[in-house]
Formats: sequence, structure tokens, C-alpha cells
Amino acid sequence: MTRAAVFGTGSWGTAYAAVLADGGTPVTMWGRRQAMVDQINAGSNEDYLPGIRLPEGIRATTDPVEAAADADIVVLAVPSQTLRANLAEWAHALPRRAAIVSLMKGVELGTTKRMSEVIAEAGGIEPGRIVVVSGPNLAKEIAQKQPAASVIACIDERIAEMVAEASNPPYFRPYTSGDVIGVELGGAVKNVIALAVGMAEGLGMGDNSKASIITRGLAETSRLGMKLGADPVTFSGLAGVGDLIATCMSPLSRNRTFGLNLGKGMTVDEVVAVTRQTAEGVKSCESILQLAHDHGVSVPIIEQVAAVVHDGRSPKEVVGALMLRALKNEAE
Ligand SMILES: NC(=O)C1=CN([C@@H]2O[C@H](COP(=O)(O)OP(=O)(O)OC[C@H]3O[C@@H](n4cnc5c(N)ncnc54)[C@H](OP(=O)(O)O)[C@@H]3O)[C@@H](O)[C@H]2O)C=CC1
Ligand SMILES: O=C(CO)COP(=O)(O)O
Repeated sequence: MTRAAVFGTGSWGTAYAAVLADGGTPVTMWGRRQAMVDQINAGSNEDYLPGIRLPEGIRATTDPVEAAADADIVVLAVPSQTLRANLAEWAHALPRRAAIVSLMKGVELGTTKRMSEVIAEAGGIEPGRIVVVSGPNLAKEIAQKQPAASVIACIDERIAEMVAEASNPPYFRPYTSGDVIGVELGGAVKNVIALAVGMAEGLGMGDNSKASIITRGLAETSRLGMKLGADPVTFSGLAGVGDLIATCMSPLSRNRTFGLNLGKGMTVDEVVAVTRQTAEGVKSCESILQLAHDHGVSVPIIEQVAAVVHDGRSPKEVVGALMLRALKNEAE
């Protein structure tokens, strides 16, 4: 029988543990807080998924070796910017043949590496067993067992298929892919675009404005992705436009909500103070912008989001910066 470990007891780590357990795969979770681990062992995670009863088949521990022992699949679900430091502590615990699955949607600050690259480098894992999961998967809806689809990507598609088989309860439909770069990039960039859409909403803009940001945001994602070697087809799929729509439209999105608060006039520090969960786009807008600059790719929306979040520009100011640019062909 396939066994899984999930490192991280936040909202998506816990919801994905439920996907695995409901799919018949027993799971041991690693959490850094004993109180959280005790709660999960008692059948719930009130901090992140209040009111949800977790399935049988999930247990938790604070010991990484115990969590990963005998696992065929090890799922990583911590904030992107802490992953490298976390792996330094966990690498010795990871089984040599297990698939290592990233649920994370960010790009590392400083190095501009995608999470699969950080896993390869800091965890010493061969790329052929590194898997990424990404799609329109708001954790709360998945934990409520609302039907959704996702993409599971690995350069060795047999490994992607193995993880998909283990992650297939009746309410979660994974599609496999070999395009690790595209699937990862779609997930990371949509968070930045959701910040922009949230800002537009906070400024009182309507659906034309938001649809324009979403669509041109997808153009930025595709341009950057293709330059990095992604398959353009990925961006019209679940990990591209699918996740972009879910995140930009949903009040459940932490990134969209972060942007909304900025658009309403709160400062970045004020929004950080009221944000309890991980809004990856806040840090990744900087690393994704760097990645785009390094590859000579034009990403005006991402640039303006970074200007608000990191350079103190106001959301209102950056609208002008976007709208008053020279006219050009849509396909460029
Ligand atoms: N939530 C969602 O709907 C989705 C999220 N994702 C992605 O999944 C990834 C994880 O997000 P999510 O679970 O939502 O995040 P949450 O903010 O809900 O949870 C973060 C988890 O990471 C732990 N953590 C925080 N800092 C550290 C650290 N320094 N070392 C070790 N563990 C740490 C937290 O522990 P503690 O509770 O002790 O602070 C918590 O268990 C992100 O990249 C996100 O973009 C992808 C799809 C859907
Ligand atoms: O990635 C997500 C949905 O697919 C969750 O988005 P947020 O991190 O903005 O909540």
C-alpha cells in the first residue's frame, strides 16, 4: 500500500492530507507545534480549517524522521521562502526513493529558483522524483470535499501517475503533466496577478478592469513561462487560467484579499499585521520580477504590483503607469 507524509500543517497541507487519506493513502503529517499535532491527532485543525472533521487515516508528529518513515510520497507544504531552511533540517529524514511533492506556489527570493529547483538543490533530490501539484485548489473548498481538478507534474510521468493515483478521492481529479516549469510558474505568478485584481477591487473598479488584469496577467505568465521553457498549452489549462480565475475571483484567496486591503488604502505593514496565513505573491512578486528582468521579459503588471508592495507606490498611482504605456499589438 502507498503511504504518504505531509510536511506542514497549514491550510493546504492539511486539505491535501485529507485528499490522500480519502483516496485510501494513509498519511503522517509533520507539524512544528505540538498543540497543532495534538489537534490533528484528535481529528481537526481548528487554526486553519475550522469546523472540518479530518478523515480517518491521518496522524501527526513533530518528528520529521517519524513522519517520513516508509513514505512513498512526501508532500511539502510550507511557505516558499522557508523551504530551503526547512529542507536543511529534513533532508536526512526523506526516504531515498520517495516522490517529493511540492504544493508550494512561490519563487525563492534572492535565487529566483522555483520550488522544484530548491528541493533538488537543498534536499539533494533527483529531478525525476520531484513532483509539483498546482491548480484551482482553494484549500477550504477542497477540505469541504467540493469537486475540483488539479495538475500533477513530474519530468518522469510515471511518478506523476503514481502520485495522482494516491490523490484521487471522488471529489479531487488530478491530471498528469510533464511540464514542471509551466505548472509551477502558473501557480506562482497567479498569486501576483491576484494581488493586482484585489487592488482593483479595493479601488472600486468593476469587472472590465478585473478581466483585463486577469487576461493581461496570463499574457505575462505565458511570456515568462515560454522563455523559461514551459509548454504554452499548460497556461490554458488548470494550472494556468484555471488557477488564475479561482484565485482572482475568490474571496477565499489570501493574495486577492491582501491586494483588496491595499486597494482600500491600508499600508503594506497594516495588511501584513492582519494577514494570518501565507500570501505568497507578496514576496514572490519581487523574485518573479527579477526572474523576468534576468530573461528580458516584459511583465508590466507584476512590475507595478512590486512597486506597491515593495516601493511604497499607491495602488491608485500604478493604474496610470499601466494605462498610459505606449500602444502595442496584443500578441507581443
Ligand atoms: N491554502 C490554499 O488554498 C493553497 C495554498 N497553496 C500553497 O501551499 C503553500 C502552503 O500554503 P498554506 O498551507 O496555505 O499556508 P498556511 O499559511 O495555511 O500554513 C503554513 C504552514 O507552514 C508552517 N510554517 C510557517 N513558517 C514555517 C517555518 N519557518 N518552518 C516550518 N513551517 C512553517 C505553518 O506552521 P504554523 O501553523 O506553526 O505557523 C503552517 O503549518 C503555499 O505556497 C501556498 O501558496 C497552494 C494551493 C492552495
Ligand atoms: O493557490 C490557491 C488556490 O489555488 C490559494 O490562493 P491563495 O494563496 O491566494 O489563498
